[in-house]
Amino acid sequence: MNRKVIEMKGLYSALMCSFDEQGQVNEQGLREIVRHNIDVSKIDGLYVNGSTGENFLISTDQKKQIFDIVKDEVGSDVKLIAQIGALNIDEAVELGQFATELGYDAISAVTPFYYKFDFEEVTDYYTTILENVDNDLIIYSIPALTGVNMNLEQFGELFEHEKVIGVKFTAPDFFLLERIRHTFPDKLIYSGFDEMLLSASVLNVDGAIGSTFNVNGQRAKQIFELAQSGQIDEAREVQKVTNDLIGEILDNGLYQTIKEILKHKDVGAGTCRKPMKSLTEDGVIRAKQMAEKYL
Ligand SMILES: CC(=O)N[C@@H]([C@@H](O)[C@H](O)[C@H](O)CO)[C@@H](O)CC(=O)C(=O)O
Repeated sequence: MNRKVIEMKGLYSALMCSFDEQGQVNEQGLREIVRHNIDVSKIDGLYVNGSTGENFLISTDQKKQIFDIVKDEVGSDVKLIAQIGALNIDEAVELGQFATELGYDAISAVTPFYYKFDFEEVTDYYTTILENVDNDLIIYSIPALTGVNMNLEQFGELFEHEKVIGVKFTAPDFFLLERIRHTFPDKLIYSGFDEMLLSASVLNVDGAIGSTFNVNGQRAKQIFELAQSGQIDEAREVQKVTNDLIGEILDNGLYQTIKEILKHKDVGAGTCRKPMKSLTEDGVIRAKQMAEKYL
């Protein structure tokens, strides 16, 4: 097995970013979120500029600024994956080169979305990135948000490229997940839905990437490790508490509530970028209650 694949296993927070009221990156706040993830959530790595980082709402310069600040804060404390996928292929390549020069351990790219691209076009997108960026790549598959559903054979075609080392699999399709695991034992598979972490861990994924790990990383790690050592009853208990928390977070507003919980922990998580709305006063109170009850 590729050395990189072995080194990159583990739990990654899909990193939140702190923005001020004007929508600018709040550098101090971002550094605090990074430190909280490493020092308190105890995660193994960070997935930077993914959905949770509000990547699709910010400019190319802001994406670079975030890659820069995060690498500077992390050094080599944990692994770093740079999500560089974009509808503008030139931007994807530019960001991939930028993050690679900064020393990111791997890049990841969401499947191209909005226009209904066929698989030939999806393949061409990844090939262009791979030909122009000197780094390993993790496919980011999230069909519910992109509309791109790939089957086992199509994953296999993408995996044929040596630099495609794995996939971030964010779908509730456990049949396909099991088939991918079984067929490609040497590729990295990260589970993407935090509420399904135990089920994915039982299928022997190599790790997970999640938004709620920014605040609930220790429990996520417990679930993953308990499942790996076959302690399923114990893991189920931790997943139950985790899902109580995730259910409340989803009801209240996903990213806004995670930020509010972080703020309750004295982390300068800031606000979300427009058009995401802010929490109501009631929502803020509920987030505080979650922090006190669960964390
Ligand atoms: C759409 C989304 O936010 N998905 C999350 C999950 O962690 C998700 O928030 C969580 O399971 C709650 O449903 C991750 O898969 C996303 C992620 O890793 C990313 O930020 O790119």
